[in-house]
Amino acid sequence: MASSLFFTHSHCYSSSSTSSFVFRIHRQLGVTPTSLRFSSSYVASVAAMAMDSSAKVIDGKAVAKQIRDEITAEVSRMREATGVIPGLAVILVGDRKDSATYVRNKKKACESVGINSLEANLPEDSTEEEVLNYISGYNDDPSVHGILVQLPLPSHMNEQSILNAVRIEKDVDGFHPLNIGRLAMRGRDPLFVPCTPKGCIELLHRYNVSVKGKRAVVIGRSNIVGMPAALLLQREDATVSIVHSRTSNPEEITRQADIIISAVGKPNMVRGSWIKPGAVIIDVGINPVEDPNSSRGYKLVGDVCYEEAIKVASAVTPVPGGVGPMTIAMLLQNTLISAKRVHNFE
Ligand SMILES: Nc1nc(=O)c2c([nH]1)NC[C@@H]1CN(c3ccc(C(=O)N[C@@H](CCC(=O)O)C(=O)O)cc3)C=[N+]21
Repeated sequence: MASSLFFTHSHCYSSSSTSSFVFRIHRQLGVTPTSLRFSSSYVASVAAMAMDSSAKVIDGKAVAKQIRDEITAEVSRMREATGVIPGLAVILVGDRKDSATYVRNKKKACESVGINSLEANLPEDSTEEEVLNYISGYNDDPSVHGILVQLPLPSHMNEQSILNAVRIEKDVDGFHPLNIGRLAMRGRDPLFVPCTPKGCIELLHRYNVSVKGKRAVVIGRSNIVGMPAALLLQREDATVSIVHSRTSNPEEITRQADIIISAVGKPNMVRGSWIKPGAVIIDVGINPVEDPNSSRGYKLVGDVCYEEAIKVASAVTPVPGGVGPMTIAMLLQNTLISAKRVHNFE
């Protein structure tokens, strides 16, 4: 296998991987690229076509939509039977632009499935005590079934004491140490599984990727993605290695994996040469990189060099449109699970 080929012909650092992927598909379909318009829905529909013909693109956006539809039906079934509407409270501290966007998207997603959303916007210079007050208010509010404290918090706050304050029965992020601890223990079950890792596994399931007995490599060991993703894969009977910033020869270890979950936050770090032919790749990274051709001045890329990966792997999640939408779908699912559990509704 001529791995050097992938370096020589890499476009990872120059052009939009999604657009040139679209060009490639259009060549296969015999359509002239000059007629293309790159609206996001357009790219998504072409990606869906590619899924049928080559089974290479794992379409997280489409799967998330399907899951939202399932949740919508369940929410209305529950409301009709019990009168209860699931509720999610989101606490946002400070005015980071990216956080504000994520919170807005979560709110929209709630509306789209009929979940009530409450929002607390606190100023950047709030005290930890003020945040804790909001948490205890939501802890005691029976109309709230899930509480999410948007991360990262301002640096003067102690993330640990704030996350510990969320009642585990409402910890829809799954970040409470008791939930993580139970996730790590055989024979125990957490009340909630963290949304992003749960979304990764859900994608594997919905694309019929078998995990049992497979070699999986998780790149990154964060509390919110890498570590719980590794625990989940292990619960699914994979043999798991975690590659991190101090790993010597990460490339060699990653190349042994049948399944790769990358959650590092470094654009295009995982190159074609890191990937075993036929591997399945779940790319959690959402990294802004400069892009003069985009109206906002940047574009989003994953941790994985998509153009190289798509040639070697059997399936890859794109960025955007891969894990991101699944994270939000799993948050809605956790909120529904929580409401069903307190009200004993099956
Ligand atoms: N307590 C907490 N829980 C979280 O779950 C949490 C958090 N804090 N802090 C920030 C991260 C990030 N996150 C994302 C969710 C969806 C997309 C998403 O839908 N992305 C779209 C693209 C969005 C765009 O185009 O800007 C996609 O990948 O297709 C991205 C990122 C949740 N997070």
